[in-house]
Amino acid sequence: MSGLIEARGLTLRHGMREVLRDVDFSIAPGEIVTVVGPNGSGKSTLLRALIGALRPSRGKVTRQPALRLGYVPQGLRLDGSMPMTVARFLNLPSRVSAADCAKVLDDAGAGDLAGRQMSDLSGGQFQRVLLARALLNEPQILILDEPTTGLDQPGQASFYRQIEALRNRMGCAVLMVSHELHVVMSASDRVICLNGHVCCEGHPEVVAQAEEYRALFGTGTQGALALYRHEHTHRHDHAPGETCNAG
Ligand SMILES: Nc1ncnc2c1ncn2[C@@H]1O[C@H](COP(=O)(O)OP(=O)(O)OP(=O)(O)O)[C@@H](O)[C@H]1O
Repeated sequence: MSGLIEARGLTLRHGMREVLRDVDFSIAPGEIVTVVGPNGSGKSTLLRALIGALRPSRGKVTRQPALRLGYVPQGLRLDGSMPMTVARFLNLPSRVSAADCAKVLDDAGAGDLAGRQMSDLSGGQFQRVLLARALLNEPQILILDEPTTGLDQPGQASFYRQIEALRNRMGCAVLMVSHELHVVMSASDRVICLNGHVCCEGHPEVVAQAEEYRALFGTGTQGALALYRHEHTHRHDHAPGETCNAG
C-alpha cells in the first residue's frame, strides 16, 4: 500500500444505525486532509475507525505496519480540581525527558507553558499542549478531531498555521476534522465532505467563484477566503452545485 492509512468500502454501524457507508479513503505521507460535514455525519466515527478504535461492520481499514500515529480526540477535558503542570501532563502515562518535553512544546507553539497549571490554560493553549502530547512519539500521521473548537477565529487560524508549519518541518501527514471550513481550507491539501459517505472531495483553492462556495457551504464566510475544487465521485439527485450535503 502507498498510503499511510487506507479504507476500502468502510461501513460502520452504531447499534442498528449505519453511520458510515462504503467509505473509501487514503492518506499519503505528508498530506494534510480535512474532513468536513454536518453534525452527526460520521466524522469522529471515521477517525476512530481509521485509528483502529472502532471495528468496521463491513469493508477494511489498513494501516502501514508499525505506523506512528498521534491522535487528539474531540473535546478532551481534564478534572480541573487536580493540580497538574503541563510538564507533568506530558509525562503521563510514561516518562519523557525534559528535553523531549521542551521540544514538543516548542513544536506545538507552546514553548513557554511547561510550568503552567493545566487548569489555568486558555482554550488555545490547552489545544497546543494536546498537540504537543501527540507529537511525543514523532508521528508519521497526526489525527486531530475538531482541534480548534471553542477558539476564536484568529486562534483557529493561528492553530492551523502551526499545523502546516509542523507538517512542512516534520513531514508528517495530518488528518483533521473541522467545522471551520473557511479557516482550514488554505491549510489543507484535500478536503473531504462526509455525510455518512464521501459526498465530495477535492483540492482547496483560492476563491475563484464565491457563488459556488456559497452554494456548497452557505454564506457564513462573507465569501472571504478559500474554496476547494468540487469533484463529484457519485451522482446527486439534485441539480449540480445545489448542495453537497444531500448526497
Ligand atoms: N458510541 C456510539 N454509540 C451509538 N451511537 C453513536 C456512538 N458514537 C456516535 N454515534 C452516532 O453516530 C452518528 C455519527 O456520530 P459522529 O460523532 O461520528 O458524528 P460527527 O460527524 O463527528 O458529529 P459532530 O460534528 O457533531 O462531532 C451520530 O448519529 C451519533 O449519535
